[in-house]
Amino acid sequence: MERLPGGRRPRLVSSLGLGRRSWEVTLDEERGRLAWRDPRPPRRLRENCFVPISEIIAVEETEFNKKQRNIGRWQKMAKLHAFTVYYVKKARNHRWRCSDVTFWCVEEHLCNQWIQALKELLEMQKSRPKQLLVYINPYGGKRQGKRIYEQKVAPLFSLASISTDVVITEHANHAKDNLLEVNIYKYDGVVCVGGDGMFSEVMHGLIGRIQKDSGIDQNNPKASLVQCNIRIGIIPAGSTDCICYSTVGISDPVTSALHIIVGDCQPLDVSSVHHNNTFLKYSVSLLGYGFYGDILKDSEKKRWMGPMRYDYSGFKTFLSHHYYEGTIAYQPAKHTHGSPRDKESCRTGCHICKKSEKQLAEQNKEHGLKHEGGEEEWKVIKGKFLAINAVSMSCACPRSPKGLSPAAHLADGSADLILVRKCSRFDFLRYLVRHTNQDDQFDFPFVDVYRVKCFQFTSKLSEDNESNVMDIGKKRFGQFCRDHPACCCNIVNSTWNCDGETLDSSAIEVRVHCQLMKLFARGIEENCKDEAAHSQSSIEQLL
Ligand SMILES: Nc1ncnc2c1ncn2[C@@H]1O[C@H](COP(=O)(O)OP(=O)(O)OP(=O)(O)O)[C@@H](O)[C@H]1O
Ligand SMILES: CCCCCCCCCCCCC/C=C/[C@@H](O)[C@H](CO)NC(=O)CCCCC
Ligand SMILES: [Ca+2]
Repeated sequence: MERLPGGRRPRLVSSLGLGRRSWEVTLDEERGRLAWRDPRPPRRLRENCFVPISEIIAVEETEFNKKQRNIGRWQKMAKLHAFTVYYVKKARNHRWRCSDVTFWCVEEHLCNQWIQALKELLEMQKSRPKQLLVYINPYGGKRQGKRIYEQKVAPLFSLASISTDVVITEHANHAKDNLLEVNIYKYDGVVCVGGDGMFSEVMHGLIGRIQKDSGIDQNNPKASLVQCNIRIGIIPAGSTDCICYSTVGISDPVTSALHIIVGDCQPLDVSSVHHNNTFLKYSVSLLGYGFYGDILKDSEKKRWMGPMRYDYSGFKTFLSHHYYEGTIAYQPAKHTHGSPRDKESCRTGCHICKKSEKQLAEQNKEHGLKHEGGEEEWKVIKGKFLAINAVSMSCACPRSPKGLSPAAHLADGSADLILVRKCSRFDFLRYLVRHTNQDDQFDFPFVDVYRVKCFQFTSKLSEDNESNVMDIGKKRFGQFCRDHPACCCNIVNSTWNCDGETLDSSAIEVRVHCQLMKLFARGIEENCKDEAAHSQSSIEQLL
């Protein structure tokens, strides 16, 4: 067997046909890649083409005549044997596609040897799912969930030999309730086809189930929740698809399906929301009071408009320019070194998230399941706010490609608390516009941002109600500021937008649970076009 530079041994090196020519093909186990090069290439194409084994989707024996181009004299001399390698090809803007390359040779046993070696290596990729439970919301976004799954995703799962149990939901909470009953432990992951709301359902079902099975009371706001190791895959088919976009870099069903197939794993922070020792919801993206809560409340009545409802309600809410009085108390996230004003964003293999992962492992070792650090200092802020947003991740989405907090981390155990104080409509518009361009949206005197591990909010209205329950006048909802009838000060409460669902209470207590769950994703990759895909495409042009 031939040796590679440095004396390393490849698993297989053969001269195989690719197109009309003979190529040197190497299965380099040590570097974890399949590489092929033309032994006598033209000068401009000296580089190797390669595919990491971790990004090979499948290997199949190929019926040669059906697939191949005319390969000249070889075809006449002998029966040829061939195999096709399907692999991930990285295109621009984090988009992944399934590409393939077919190698051929005259000896049947050599062809079989290659197929077997590649299949063995794929078998060794232990993080890949074999059995998935899939929930499809047929009514999410533009109502394309079922079609997207059947046409774009199911064929890829079948190519990768993944077996699936598919449930098409018949009503809201179908997936969530189902997850509390089925044998979830026989699956390697749960896939949701839909938007953020559908993801939220599946997440609530899974986290709720794990807590139930572990005897943890979700109503206890201080409980240490048990991590959920069954990964969730998101096939985006919703209206905002913020969670998919923020964890993959694009909302594209094929890209997400490929991340599931290769068995990616991205831990995710989850915030628990309580009111008076009662569990309300979990959140992974946006918890928004004021602007985003009002948009959501208005847009729910316009579901028939599809994704456009958010533009309509967004414009209406912007014009109404309501602000709300309340008190926020928070504990700063001292365990993490990052800041919401950092220039660097959370990317694949993020060192800040890795550090939090280590801290979490140490904490679990030292304290078992007991929660720690309850009695740290609280900071209190009172004021009038147009928006109070707490985000556990950047909340990047097609509407806002860098998100509500561009430097927020997916898995650092913290959330960014953004307070937008009362300001003019013009200033608020300037703030919003900065969500769509490269300018810093926190660089305004009326915007404050803090990295926190927990916070509480009470609206002025509920404070007043609590302090003087006899004052019936103050209890009346829908009432505007009596001191300034023409101003936009609204003494009615806003609503909390929790990942696209409304909450019933305005007074809430929120705590971030570091890396409580995992996704089939790898975070957003640094924006360089993949070397392998690049060389492959230039070779395809030449063939
Ligand atoms: N069969 C169904 N009929 C009605 N509602 C459903 C059904 N299945 C799921 N749902 C509910 O529909 C809600 C919205 O779905 P989804 O999140 O998929 O789309 P969206 O709201 O358009 O997108 P986004 O959440 O990204 O803004 C979810 O909260 C889910 O509970
Ligand atoms: C003049 C141009 C100004 C444009 C400003 C655009 C700012 C867009 C920021 C979008 C942030 C989305 C945060 C994610 C929220 C999701 O959990 C939630 C459920 O899907 N979606 C919405 O609440 C839907 C929220 C829709 C907001 C429009
Ligand atoms: Ca976070």
